[in-house]
Amino acid sequence: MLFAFEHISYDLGIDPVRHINVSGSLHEGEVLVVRGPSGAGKSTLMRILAKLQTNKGGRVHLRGESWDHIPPPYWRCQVHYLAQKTVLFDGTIASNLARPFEIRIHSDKVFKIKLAQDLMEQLLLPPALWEQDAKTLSGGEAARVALIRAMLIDPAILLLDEPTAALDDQAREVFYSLLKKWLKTPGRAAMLISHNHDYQTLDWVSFLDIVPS
Ligand SMILES: Nc1ncnc2c1ncn2[C@@H]1O[C@H](COP(=O)(O)OP(=O)(O)OP(=O)(O)O)[C@@H](O)[C@H]1O
Repeated sequence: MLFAFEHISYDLGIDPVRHINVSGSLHEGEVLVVRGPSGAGKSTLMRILAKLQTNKGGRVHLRGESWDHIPPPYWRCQVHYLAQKTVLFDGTIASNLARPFEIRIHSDKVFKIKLAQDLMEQLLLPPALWEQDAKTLSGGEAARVALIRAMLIDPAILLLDEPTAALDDQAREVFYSLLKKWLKTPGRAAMLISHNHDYQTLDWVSFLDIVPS
């Protein structure tokens, strides 16, 4: 088992409070689709699993190692949350993609320009975007740049929160084909939230339904 979470518990809302207690696991190459109605707590679960938000209880293991022993910034290098709302920094696309490698926790990694440009091509982003200001990107372009930035960091687990919401049909198709390819490298898996149910082309999908108690 690559990634496992047991009895992750958290509360949603104020009155009434909804309690969530959820468990799941991921093998290498698997995509766990998190389902539930709007407001069910799907994004909250992903943010908890990425150590971006606290929870009331539960255990998480990556390759058998408990998250208790790993400081959040290091954990997030391995378990990376790609937010529903794309966040890019001021500056060009190139500088956005290079930025994570300027911080200390990624000092053991190298920014691979050729790989970044290959990924842009695979996601149908024109080479001219490289020097374009991130502020000027469309929603769909920005979402694809954020995915490339996440892939360059090379996490074990990608937590994808509605990654195709801003993409047209063709961009969705290339997104899933890139994700499929990414999952073929050993030691990788993903969780996915998608209201479009557009993940049929993936090889190995299982489901996790969030049900409040
Ligand atoms: N920071 C916050 N403060 C207060 N309430 C919050 C906060 N974050 C989330 N919530 C609430 O928690 C609930 C779950 O939110 P969450 O974003 O996890 O749902 P979701 O299942 O991902 O929904 P959607 O499918 O609409 O994106 C919602 O009712 C939301 O309003």
